[in-house]
Parts: sequence; structure tokens; C-alpha cells
Amino acid sequence: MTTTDPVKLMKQEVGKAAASKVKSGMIVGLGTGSTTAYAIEYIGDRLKSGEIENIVGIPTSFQAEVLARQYGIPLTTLDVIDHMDLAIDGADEVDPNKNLIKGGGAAHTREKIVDSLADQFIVVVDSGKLVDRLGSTFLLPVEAMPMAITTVMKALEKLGGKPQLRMGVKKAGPVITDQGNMVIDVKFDSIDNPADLEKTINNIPGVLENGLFVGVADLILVGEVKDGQPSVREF
Ligand SMILES: O=C(CO)[C@H](O)[C@H](O)COP(=O)(O)O
Repeated sequence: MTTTDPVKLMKQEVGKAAASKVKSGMIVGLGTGSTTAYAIEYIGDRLKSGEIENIVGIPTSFQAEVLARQYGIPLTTLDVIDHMDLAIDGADEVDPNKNLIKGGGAAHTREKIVDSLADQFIVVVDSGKLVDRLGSTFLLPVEAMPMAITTVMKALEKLGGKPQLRMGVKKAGPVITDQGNMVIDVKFDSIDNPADLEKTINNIPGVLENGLFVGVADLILVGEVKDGQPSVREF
């Protein structure tokens, strides 16, 4: 269906651009979120039309798994592959060094496992996700085990963060991840050293993973729109 919504146009265009990078025979990590959903749809279209063949996907979430099935992309698991050619995933913030904040969809733990294993990790974002400094527009998601929620929140406060438990929408109580854990969103006034903060947070007992992706992305595809016309820029 056609749309005039500029954000949707950017997401569609960038999703299509990422899907066009998939070649026959590739093992592809399938990310999570509304932008990657377009990439999954277009990979499915290309498979259906015979333009590419023998693709297998590694989903980063239940959402990705459902979409891949819907669009006819066969799936496999990390246990039975020896490499991954490509991963395509969205992001909530991207800085000029290609470092990211992810986890807006509470899937960053599985996303980091899959995205960091790929020979090439392509990030798909609309231009609104570009920031000069990580943490300026988006809270940092931290996945933690339910029994450690209080102690993890206290430790995050000691690091200078303002943590809040992510609550469900159309669901009473907290968001529960695909792994059965909870997500704490943390406001940091300034993330000066993302690499250090990523490691420090992951060292708190009870933390599974945080949404800082430092040095993982290879290529950023940015959807832009001018006078209603979408385009894609790479860096
Ligand atoms: O990290 C993610 C999920 O955990 C998503 O990739 C991120 O939130 C971007 O989503 P969208 O494309 O819907 O803006």
C-alpha cells in the first residue's frame, strides 16, 4: 500500500535497499523492529519472484521469526551454521562512529548475538535516528533477570543513570523479553565513552546485555525524504 508518511517512506526505502544486498545462498541475520520488517518483506518478495534463492534466516526475535515465516524465508539456528554472511537490523540511535543504541523492541540481547556474528552487519534507519552523541534522544535499554531488577537498578544509579522499568502497553506490568527477563531503560546525562559503559553495565550481576553496540556495525543505510521523494544514503 502506498503511503505519504515521510517516516514510513524512509523506512520502506531503506528496508528495500538492505534487502537488495542479499545474494543467493546467503545466511542472513534478520533483525527486529518496524524498519527491518520492510527488509524481511522485500527479501521474501525477491525469493518469491526467483530473483534470489537458497536464503536462510537467523531471527533475532519472535517478531522476526513470525515475519520470516509470513514472507516465506526459511529459518535456521546458530547451532547448525558455521558462518553468517549478513545481518540486517534497525537501531534507535546511530552516532558518527557507527556506534548504536538498540533495544527499543526489547530484543537487543539476541540482536547483539546475531548481528555481531555476521560477516557484514548492515543497519537500517531513518534520518531521525542520527545523533552526534549516543543517549541524547533515547534511553539506554538494559535487559536484566527479574530477581535482580532492584539490585541492577541501584547499580545503574551508582553509575549516574536514572533507571526506569519498562512497562507493557496493552499488558499490565513490565515488558517481558523473549528470554523471560525485564528491561530497564536508563537516562544518562552524557555517554562520553560508549565502549567503557557497555562493558561496565554488562559486568553488573543480573544484567544479560545492554543496548550499546560499539564497533559492531559495518554499514549504515539512512533513509531520507525530500519533497516526498525517499532516498538512501550510506556511510
Ligand atoms: O533494537 C531494536 C529492537 O530491539 C530495533 O531495531 C530498534 O528499536 C529500531 O526499531 P524501528 O525500526 O521500529 O524504529
